[in-house]
Amino acid sequence: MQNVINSNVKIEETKVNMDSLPILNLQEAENPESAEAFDETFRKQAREIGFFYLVGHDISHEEILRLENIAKEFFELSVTDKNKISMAYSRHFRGYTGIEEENTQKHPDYREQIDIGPELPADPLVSDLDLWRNLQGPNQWPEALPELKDIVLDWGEKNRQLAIRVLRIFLRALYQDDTAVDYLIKGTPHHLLKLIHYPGNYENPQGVGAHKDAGLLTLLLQDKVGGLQVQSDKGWINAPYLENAFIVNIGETLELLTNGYLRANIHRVIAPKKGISRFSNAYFLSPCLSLGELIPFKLPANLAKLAKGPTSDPNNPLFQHVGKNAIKGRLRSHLAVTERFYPHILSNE
Ligand SMILES: O=C(O)CCC(=O)C(=O)O
Ligand SMILES: [Fe+2]
Repeated sequence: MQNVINSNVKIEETKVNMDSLPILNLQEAENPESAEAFDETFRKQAREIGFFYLVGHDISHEEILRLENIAKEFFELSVTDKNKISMAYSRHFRGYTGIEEENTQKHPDYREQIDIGPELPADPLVSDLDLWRNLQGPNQWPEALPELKDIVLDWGEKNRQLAIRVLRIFLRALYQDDTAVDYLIKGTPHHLLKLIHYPGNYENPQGVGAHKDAGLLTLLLQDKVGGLQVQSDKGWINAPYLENAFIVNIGETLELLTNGYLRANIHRVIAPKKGISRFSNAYFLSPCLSLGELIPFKLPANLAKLAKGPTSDPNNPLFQHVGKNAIKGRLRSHLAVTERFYPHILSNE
């Protein structure tokens, strides 16, 4: 779910700036009395940084703990148990990816993760011309931790509702009505939930390399360890833990739909020091795969003149086609799946 940016960034050489991310309060956003002022501030911050803390949501601390605890239990399973649901067995790009098995900036990420999407049967209409249909399909669940399935599917659904609520606000601030949101999400849902563990490491400080998220928007929940950094004009900003706050960031698809008015920003994670583990989970909201080619929104003239155009990596340009774009990122990041199920794609490159 990510696109690689600027393959030359070296973690130790970059400046770290101590400024912090702006805070979005959902209660303020949804209160008609404060909505206009909220939208005005949002428009500015969305173009400057595109990353926020999100507070005032209705996901309880207990629900967060339940998810975090089961995620930890999953990562504590034996390597053999985790590898039984290796993503390498799934043409749908679902399941477990071990440490250093995924690359960002052509460099291995020092993290392990499980990828989960909507629990749906494989799309029978798949063909060589529309391989992206394979992104729909069943998840892989660990036999050794049967409780994981219900907790994670419930968490995914709650995150989806919250992400759609946030999307409505973002688009309202751009003078779009609710039909703009409905256009993106009506139909079979498409999203990805990643439970992530960053084990401590000195030799490879790249938890995940610098990248932009590819979807509409991402909701992220992290523990207290820290390590997430966001790029700004002044250098890297640390995005430490804030109690009960999600982090929300704009993805490249939303940048494309708004002709760059909304900014999809570059971020990365520095792996913790040896002996410390960091846990996070990320929910990536994407448009329905069946949407076909994206039609950019019409912005009012005063906003349109501030839109800078999308800034995606020229070596890895975004497709207008939702499905083709979504599978392109997966084929690049998860080579074990590509080699096993899509070898002709490798030989065509
Ligand atoms: O773990 C984190 O804090 C961020 C993860 C991330 O950026 C990603 O998986 O796209
Ligand atoms: Fe990301």
